[in-house]
Amino acid sequence: MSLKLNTKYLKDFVNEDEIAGIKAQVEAAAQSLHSKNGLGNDFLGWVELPTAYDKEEFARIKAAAERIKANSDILIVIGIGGSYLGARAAIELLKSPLYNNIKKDTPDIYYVGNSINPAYLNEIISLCDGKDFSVNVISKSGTTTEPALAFRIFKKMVEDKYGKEEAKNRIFATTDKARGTLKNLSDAEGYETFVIPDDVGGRFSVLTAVGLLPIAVAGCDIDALMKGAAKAQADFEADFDNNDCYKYAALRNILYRKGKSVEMLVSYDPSFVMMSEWYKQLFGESEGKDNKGIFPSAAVFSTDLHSMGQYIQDGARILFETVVDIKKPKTDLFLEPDAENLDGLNFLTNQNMSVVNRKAFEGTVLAHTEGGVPNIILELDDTTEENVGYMIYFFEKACAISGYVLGVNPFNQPGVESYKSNMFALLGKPGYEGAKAALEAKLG
Ligand SMILES: O=P(O)(O)OC[C@H]1O[C@](O)(CO)[C@@H](O)[C@@H]1O
Repeated sequence: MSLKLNTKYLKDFVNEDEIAGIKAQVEAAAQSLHSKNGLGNDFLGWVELPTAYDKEEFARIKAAAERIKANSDILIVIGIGGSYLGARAAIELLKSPLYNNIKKDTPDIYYVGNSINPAYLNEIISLCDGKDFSVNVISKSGTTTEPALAFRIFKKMVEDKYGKEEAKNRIFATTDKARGTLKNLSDAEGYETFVIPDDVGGRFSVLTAVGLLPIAVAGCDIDALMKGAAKAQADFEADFDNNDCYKYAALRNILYRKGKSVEMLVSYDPSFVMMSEWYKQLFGESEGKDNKGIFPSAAVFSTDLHSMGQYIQDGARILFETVVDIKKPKTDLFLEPDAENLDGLNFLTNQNMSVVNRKAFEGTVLAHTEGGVPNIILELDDTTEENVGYMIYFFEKACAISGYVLGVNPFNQPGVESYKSNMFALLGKPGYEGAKAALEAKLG
């Protein structure tokens, strides 16, 4: 089980002196993180989570997942940002991006409360017609508008179909242990609740009940996921020279200081798309502040080479790529030769399709680096639960260290409030009356 940093393709972009130069800053960041005296130090619960999680709650999560699997065709996961991306990312990477369509003995899973689009919600509502379903509503604050609105609708659907009493067996709330509207409502209604610890922020919460309950419902082995994360927790305490996580954080900052302000997380596997969405929130919300921060973006190759490839190869030189090189696909496909060879593709045959995908990777990394795009490679053996847990922890810790080296508080998100207060004022939420007229005047 491992994730290894390969710096072979960085030679033309980063030299040894630069790494030696930033090393002390990374070590200071790690020291702050571990001695809990840095910015945002009341949000460090995720650091020891893989070994210090609540075992009693973990058992309840597994038991709840079994009940949902037994009595539901569909699980509705209600949450936004860190309250749904991690679960969806893990499920799609561990199972399939087509999870709902593949043959399986676990419930379909639909994600709502991650937008305010009525058509999307209507479609999910109609997919529940005639099906047995349960709901997992997830919100740390318990007050976020998008999931709260969706929950109002699905709570009523469960109650209308099953009655108030049975609703207690079908609605699961993951939220703060004591505070917030969702916690109060859940206690009043008698729902089973799971806790997002005070010191774990949303984007660092995938290894709490936030991610674990939906992941377990999808039939993934959450013990193995935590085992992988625990191994990463131990491995990435090593000193800088033996720590790929710290080196990755260092390299990102070196490249950023040289004008590479956009990181593109690349994979060659469509099941990685939602993991990239999770990565975008993790790094974007952690580092993008005080007018600073690497802009996190993502692509799946070779797919996006046919849309974004031109820009990457030849556009503004602001990019670096971080390629998650998954060595072993879940399954392979042997390409048979064809006697007539009318399509001229016999040169690709007599081998597994993964070999063709690897040549695409090799050709691309050479082309892009020659085009002036630094490539960091993260080698992951496969997408088993252990390796995915390991990778999740790798990115979480790299993000925290990278943010400290950048000189920001990686654990707050003050900038997210601006759109919310404008929206609330425009909608006439009590308490926001003052701003409404001024905003409407600006809109014209
Ligand atoms: O779990 P909550 O409190 O509903 O928040 C959901 C998401 O919204 C944010 O708070 C931003 O508004 C994210 O940080 C968070 O992951």
